[in-house]
Amino acid sequence: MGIKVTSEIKTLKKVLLHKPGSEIENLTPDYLERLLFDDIPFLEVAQQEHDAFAEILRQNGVEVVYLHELAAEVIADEEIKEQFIQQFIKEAGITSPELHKNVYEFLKRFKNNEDLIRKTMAGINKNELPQLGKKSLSDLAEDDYPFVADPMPNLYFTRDPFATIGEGVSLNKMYSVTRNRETLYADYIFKYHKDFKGQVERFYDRDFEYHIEGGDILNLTEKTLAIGISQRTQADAIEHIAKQIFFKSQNKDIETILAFNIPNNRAMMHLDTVFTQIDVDKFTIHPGIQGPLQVFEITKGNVEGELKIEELNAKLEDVLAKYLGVEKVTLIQCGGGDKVIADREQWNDGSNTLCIKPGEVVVYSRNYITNKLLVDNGIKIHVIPSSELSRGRGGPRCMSMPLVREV
Ligand SMILES: NC(=O)NCCC[C@H](N)C(=O)O
Repeated sequence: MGIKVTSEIKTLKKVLLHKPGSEIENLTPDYLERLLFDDIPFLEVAQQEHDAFAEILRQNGVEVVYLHELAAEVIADEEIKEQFIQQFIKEAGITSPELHKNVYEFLKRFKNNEDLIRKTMAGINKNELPQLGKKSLSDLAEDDYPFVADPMPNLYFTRDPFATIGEGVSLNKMYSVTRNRETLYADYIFKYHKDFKGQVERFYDRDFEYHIEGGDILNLTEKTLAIGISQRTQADAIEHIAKQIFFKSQNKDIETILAFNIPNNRAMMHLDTVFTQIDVDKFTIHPGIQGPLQVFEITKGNVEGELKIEELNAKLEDVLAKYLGVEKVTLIQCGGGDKVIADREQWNDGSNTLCIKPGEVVVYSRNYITNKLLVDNGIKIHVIPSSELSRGRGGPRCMSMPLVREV
């Protein structure tokens, strides 16, 4: 019970996934950019691809749990369900009392809790509700926006709303309005689910000020955490987590947090978009970050409550080798360093692998040049189909949140 992850590569035992559902079919060209998609995946095929991903994990001894199932188990308790529905309506931005009543009654009509959770994820179209008795100004003012509650199409990237750190989590404040409501499910699961309740410390919480996302958080070792300063994660959030871990937490293992300052753009939105660990001494990397990368070492300061922050003027591979306790680290460049191939395969998450044991990773089929390089470097690859899932701009690491790895 509970969770435990102190490494990026040790044998994966239990993982949280979300199979994409109707929320994907609520993507339309007008709202793609705001919903952080570049295209509309074909749901049926995306689901087949996702099933193939889950199956490979199961065949390799990983227990797969699904977000909507855990959330549905939580709301089996009527009081929690009531609280969840009210909070969902509030966070969907529904302010008119008439609309609130309509949505509440609509959601209460679901008899099956998994269907109810799925509906909150999919979004609610205006035409699903009975004719509104329009009373308030916001009801009366017509607009052609189709949703009363927005879809959450990015939910299948379970890596981002929270991150497992040791036996605790960072429950994240997301960068974008569109992803912020995703963290509601993890909030309820960690608060109320029998497998986690009272056992999972929070190093960060969803109502905090600065944004941070799980794709930026890497458990390098039991003692060292790496966090990206990126489009999605603010340096202030990292300082907050560092203070929490060093001075307030029950976690006495983590001694150093390395902060990697990566470029702020969509192609490199998270640290794991450009950089993942695949073996005890090997990483995939997007050549675009290697040169300019600034690395900071954060440790406990001499005064209680203060941090010591130092910029490390060393090469990335040397910093990693030092903290991993290995002689040398090999960085395998996405696309083999060729600019066109690197940029293309990077765009489709060629560096975003999920390590299931040292030297064994899950990768997307479409990044065949990077995949071959991995094999040439002695890595065992499990290849999953990737035509549709990749349209959301995330790969196997983004689509998974490890809950337990071997220690
Ligand atoms: N860790 C990751 O890189 N996650 C991928 C998130 C993709 C999603 N469309 C987003 O823009 O947030």
